Amino acid sequence: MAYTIPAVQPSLTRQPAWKALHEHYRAARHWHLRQLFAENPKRAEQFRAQACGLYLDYSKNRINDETVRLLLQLARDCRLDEHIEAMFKGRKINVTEQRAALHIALRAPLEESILLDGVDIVRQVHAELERMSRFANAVRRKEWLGHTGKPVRNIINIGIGGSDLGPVMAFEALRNFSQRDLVFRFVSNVDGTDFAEATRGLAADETLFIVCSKTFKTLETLTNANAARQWIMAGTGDSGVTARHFVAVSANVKGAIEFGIEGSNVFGMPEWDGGRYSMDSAVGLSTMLSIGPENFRSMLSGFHAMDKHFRTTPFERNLPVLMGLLTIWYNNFFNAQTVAVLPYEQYLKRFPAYLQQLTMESNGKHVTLDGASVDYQTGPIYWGEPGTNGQHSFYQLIHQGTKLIPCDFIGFCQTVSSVRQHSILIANLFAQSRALAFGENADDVRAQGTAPALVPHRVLEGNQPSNTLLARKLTPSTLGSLVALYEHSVFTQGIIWGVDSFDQWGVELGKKLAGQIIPHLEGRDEPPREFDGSTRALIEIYRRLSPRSEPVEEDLGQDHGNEH
Ligand SMILES: O=P(O)(O)OC[C@H]1O[C@](O)(CO)[C@@H](O)[C@@H]1O
Repeated sequence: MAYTIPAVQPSLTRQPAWKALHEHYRAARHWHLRQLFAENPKRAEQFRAQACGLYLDYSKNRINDETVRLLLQLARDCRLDEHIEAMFKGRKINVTEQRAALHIALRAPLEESILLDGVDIVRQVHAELERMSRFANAVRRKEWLGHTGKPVRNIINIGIGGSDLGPVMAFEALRNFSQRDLVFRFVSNVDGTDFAEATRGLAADETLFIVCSKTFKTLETLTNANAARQWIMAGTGDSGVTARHFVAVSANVKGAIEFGIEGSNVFGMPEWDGGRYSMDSAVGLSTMLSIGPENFRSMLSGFHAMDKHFRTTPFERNLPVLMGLLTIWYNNFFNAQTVAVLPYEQYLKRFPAYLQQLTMESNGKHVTLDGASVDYQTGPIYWGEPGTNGQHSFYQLIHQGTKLIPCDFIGFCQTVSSVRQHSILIANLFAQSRALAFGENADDVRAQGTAPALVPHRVLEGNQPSNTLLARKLTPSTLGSLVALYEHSVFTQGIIWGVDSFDQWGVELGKKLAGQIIPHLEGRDEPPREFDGSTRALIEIYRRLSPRSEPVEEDLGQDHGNEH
């Protein structure tokens, strides 16, 4: 059944709540967090919410009751509730590809049923989870043997985008739950050095590749999978060994089999799940191999708990809705261009990179669902680094630069590490959100005996907004809830902007053009006239300096250094 978009009339910027927010912003832009806290001692209790073991403190935002009221009104006017139901019911909300976006089914418990075209997909999901578990247990118990009879010890996931970032992020985040006698590596870039470094020092007959690609057509992944096949064959001296050393994760089972992977070694990925929403599908096979089926299921239960919260909790207490609306507030009214994600947890070091695809591939859109150009800003730039590392790098710009940068701080009350210095880490988190909010004015600086000429340099204006997310401990279940929180925050934002958060047409042109250029880098024909002058010149220089060509005298004058 074709999906009818719940009509939002009039368009976004002409809606009463939007206009009221504009009006409200004219006053709000002059507020200072110092003043907001001074005026309302109950602020911290008022602007907080809690769900699925995550505590959200959003009191250090440039908001008051009225801001929240208007933002919630905007969400209602945009019929967010109907859109949420449409997603959960499997309606084809990815309108440009006529697909459902049913990642929530990947973590639904077996007793629930979600029908898609008359088929209960929850059963299918659990059947695939069972297959994954059997395979993961065999590898983890050393029962899965390579072709020389040795157990597999090294697991290399080959994939890119959603087929890489989720697996890497989850592996890093849950390292402490990892089976330590297995080695995990990840290859994504088509740059051959990525493959070379991932395989360095590993024995081919103890290595298993997971070729992870929803489409099984992605150039980078297929190129690396071919390199893997050659590497395995060269390392084992046998051409018939792929069966023991390759498995695939794909929605294109035929493509994986044609590549040479046995059908029984292909784990299915549903068409209705987008790459950036897939770390909890078979794409998470490397995660399951690392942390084991039980922990993987616990991660799924964390996702599911947040799904339920998102679907059933009134918007005023709904974490993803609140976080999504706050992003709209800064992005569209304060004209903030970015959001910094700052995990005070080393194991979350790849979380900002993971979020970049989730948020920016989803909401980096310039037209609404019906194809009309937007007349407002859509998805902000997400970026970040873990904890105190960022403090000694880019925080200076957030403290004293000229840009408004809303921050999401993420911290845990208990460490998973055996090294006991956690309170120092968390004190830094609390200190930073405090310094960013309240700063230090000229009087404070002078009172510290600062020389007058230095006073302006030492003033921190403060008023940089932030959310703080606190949880007890980084466990598989907490990770699931945290990821689902951001997924649904992205959804909320996409609904307000009226964009399709589940397609990604923008990445196609680059792929097509790369396909046109490759033969010209490898061949000797003149680059075609249709190519622009800059590209033609770059191709010529590349050919001149690449190892395929004759040595040339002048070579851009670089120092070759010592290569090992
Ligand atoms: O899993 P696949 O099909 O190889 O695609 C990888 C990635 O490529 C993209 O389609 C973007 O090109 C992402 O959305 C996706 O996660």
